[in-house]
Formats: sequence, structure tokens, C-alpha cells
Amino acid sequence: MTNNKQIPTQDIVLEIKDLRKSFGDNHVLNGFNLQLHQSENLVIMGKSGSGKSVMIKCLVGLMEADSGSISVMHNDITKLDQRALDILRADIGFLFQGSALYDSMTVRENLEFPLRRHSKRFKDDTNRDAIVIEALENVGLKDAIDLMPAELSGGMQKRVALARALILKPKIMLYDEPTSGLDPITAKEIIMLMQVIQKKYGTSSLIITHDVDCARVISDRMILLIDGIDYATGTFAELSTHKDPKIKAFFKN
Ligand SMILES: Nc1ncnc2c1ncn2[C@@H]1O[C@H](COP(=O)(O)OP(=O)(O)OP(=O)(O)O)[C@@H](O)[C@H]1O
Repeated sequence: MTNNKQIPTQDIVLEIKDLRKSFGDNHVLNGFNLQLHQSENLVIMGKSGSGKSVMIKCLVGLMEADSGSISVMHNDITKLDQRALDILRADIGFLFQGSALYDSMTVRENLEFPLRRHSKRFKDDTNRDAIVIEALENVGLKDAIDLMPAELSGGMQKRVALARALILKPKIMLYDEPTSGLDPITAKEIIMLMQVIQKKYGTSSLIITHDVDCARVISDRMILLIDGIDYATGTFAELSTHKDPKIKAFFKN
């Protein structure tokens, strides 16, 4: 099943083609494909153990695929050298499970960290301060700037992590289970922030989630990862009313 919308190829910011990865006899990815379009929220759903983390690890270079190609803004990342990869990485933001803030740094220092790493883009210190404040305003946490992560709730930590991921204004955001471990109200707040930020900056997002409510609210399009392939692609409305039992299983309450 495919989305009927015809998207010009120049609007594709991330493309995975025929990705394969096995561990011995465990064939996890058997020819997985995806295309993420400009300003799109694409949700990937798959059962536990279906290979979502393996796919993400291949995408961010933590794991080598057996075969297939991964292109980010039309650059095949498997063919880039380290320097070119580092430059490209500045265009990709990550929000992974757990907020992964640096415990010994204040919120301000946590946010300054990526700016220092990409200091060529952000030479001016005054500018740096304004960027940090804007990022915290985006997530409604300007007043937390001098606090330590331990002084923040789980939801606030997630918002700071989101601000940090977005501080370089990435063209692509990767979210791995953005609402896991959060209570329903905080989860809703995070989903709303993801939407606000996507609208404000036109970011394209790849969102891995088990959370059907999250998928319903955030997705422009969804891919179901089943049997190591992109088994079904479509809008939430299309997939959630599908007759195939393998697809239906995802949307049962
Ligand atoms: N480094 C590894 N060595 C061997 N097998 C691995 C390795 N990493 C993952 N696997 C296997 O790959 C399969 C997919 O794992 P993966 O972690 O990608 O699942 P997942 O869809 O992310 O699951 P969950 O939703 O529970 O996080 C599992 O069978 C797992 O045991």
C-alpha cells in the first residue's frame, strides 16, 4: 500500500533502499525501504524485536548493514568519509530513549555543548546565549536555564533534551520512542512540542514509536515494519482501518 501523493525526488531528505541485516540465522532486516519527505512526520511502528533499533543504528552509523543504501539529503552515507559525515550529522537531530543529558552540566551547558562542537557555525558568544535562550523558550523552559538535570522532572528533562537536539536547527529529526516512560499528560505535551517545532522550522521527522496515540496525532504517514520489510505504508486513517490481520494487530486497544 502506498500513499497516493506524488512527491518530487528533490523533496526526499532521507532514503533507505533495500536494507538488509542478519545476525547469523536471525534475518532482522530483509529489504527495508523508506523515504522521508521534506517537512513530513513519518512514523515507523514495529513489534518489539522487529528491527527498529537495528534500522536506526544503521542509519546513524552505529551498525553496519549487510547491504542496501542509506541517503541523507541525496548523499549515500555508506560512501562518505568521516569529515563529510560529521558535516552532515549537524543537519540531523536525535531524541533517543532516556533524555541523556549530561548530569554534571547545567541546562545552559548542556545546550551549549552542541554549539561548541559545531563552533564554526556559532563563533559569537553573544549569539550563543541568544540561541540557548531561544531553544529553551521553544520548549517553555527558559527559567530552568541554570538548573542541574537532577532538579528537573522526567518530562522537563525530555524537553531540555529536545531543545538540545534542535539547537543546531537540524533539517531532519530522529525520535526513538519520544513518549516512552512519560505519563499521558507529559507525553501529550511532548507530542505538541514536536508539532509546534515541525511547523516553526519545517523539520522532517522520523519517529519510532509503539504509542498508537502518538502515531495518530503526529504522523503524516506511517510505515509498519513487519517481517523485516516495510510491510505497509499509508496514513494513520488508511492503516488503522486496514483488513490485513498483521496490520490490524497494531491498532487493537
Ligand atoms: N548486536 C546484535 N547482535 C545480535 N543480535 C542482535 C543485535 N542487535 C539486535 N539483534 C537482534 O535483532 C532483532 C531486532 O532487535 P531490535 O533491537 O532492532 O528490535 P526493536 O524493534 O528495536 O525492539 P524494541 O521495540 O523491543 O526496542 C532482535 O532479534 C535482536 O535480538
